[in-house]
Amino acid sequence: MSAPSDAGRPPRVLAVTAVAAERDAVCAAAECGAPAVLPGGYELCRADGGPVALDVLAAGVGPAAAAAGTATALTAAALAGQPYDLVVSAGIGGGWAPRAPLGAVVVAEAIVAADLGAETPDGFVPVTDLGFGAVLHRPDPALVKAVAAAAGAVTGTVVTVSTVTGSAARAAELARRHPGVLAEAMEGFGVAEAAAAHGVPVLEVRAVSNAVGPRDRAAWRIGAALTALTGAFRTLPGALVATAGPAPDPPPRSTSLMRGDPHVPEEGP
Ligand SMILES: O=C(O)c1cccc(C(=O)CC[C@H]2O[C@@H](n3cnc4c(=O)[nH]cnc43)[C@H](O)[C@@H]2O)c1
Repeated sequence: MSAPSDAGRPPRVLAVTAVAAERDAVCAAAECGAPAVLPGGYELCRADGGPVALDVLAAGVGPAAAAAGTATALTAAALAGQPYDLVVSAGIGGGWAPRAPLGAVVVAEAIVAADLGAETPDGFVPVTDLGFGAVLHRPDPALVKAVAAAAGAVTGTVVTVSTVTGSAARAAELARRHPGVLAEAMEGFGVAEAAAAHGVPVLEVRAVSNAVGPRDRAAWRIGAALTALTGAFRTLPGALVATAGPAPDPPPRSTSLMRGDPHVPEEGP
């Protein structure tokens, strides 16, 4: 994340969660005031008293709801002349043990749409191999490193799925297709697509509530994961302020490496 172009003001950060419990866990790290209501009825919790001005939105479960909510908040901010400097997809997620055990915090090096494509007799084909769309966003590595170091988090690929993995076979298949995958959730890619459309940098921060694999809801440790999420967001402002550099020229909208570029390398360490 570069320094805001109107120097002197705190960076504006939008955190997007799926559900209210995740939003409240993020807000617990800051001092959120009364929510603002955006077009569409989205409620935006605001904490603008610290070194970072943090807005938090619970946009709903899944990549489509996440993209719709994120795009609404980004558009409203731009129209108000107060654009965001960073968007963070935040929440709980499934983790691949042993690298991402219960309670661990994961910061995404790669945000990958793992089930956006076509099933063929030869297996799954990503939508980019069909000649359109995007399946990968890579957050700024320096920012990932700084935020992860501050939070005591591990870094690696986080996949976005529309169907929660519920079997060992599916978990193994995703790990085969995405070497180095650490976590699975349902919103990161939708948030990243909206952020990219607005030319705003993106991060994904997940606290592990359950192991990816055979469905066992009783084994989910949601409370511990939400506490870990709060802890990660307590350290976020310091990491962001330390990494903010001079504002670059705004990127042209059409130069995203991700959009339909067949030469985008596979994600992975
Ligand atoms: O029941 C509750 O109290 C509760 C509190 C906070 C969050 C939840 C959710 O169910 C959040 C759903 C959200 O979590 C992500 N998630 C978590 N584990 C996985 C997974 O193994 N695979 C995919 N997604 C996962 C996901 O992003 C959902 O939107 C409940």
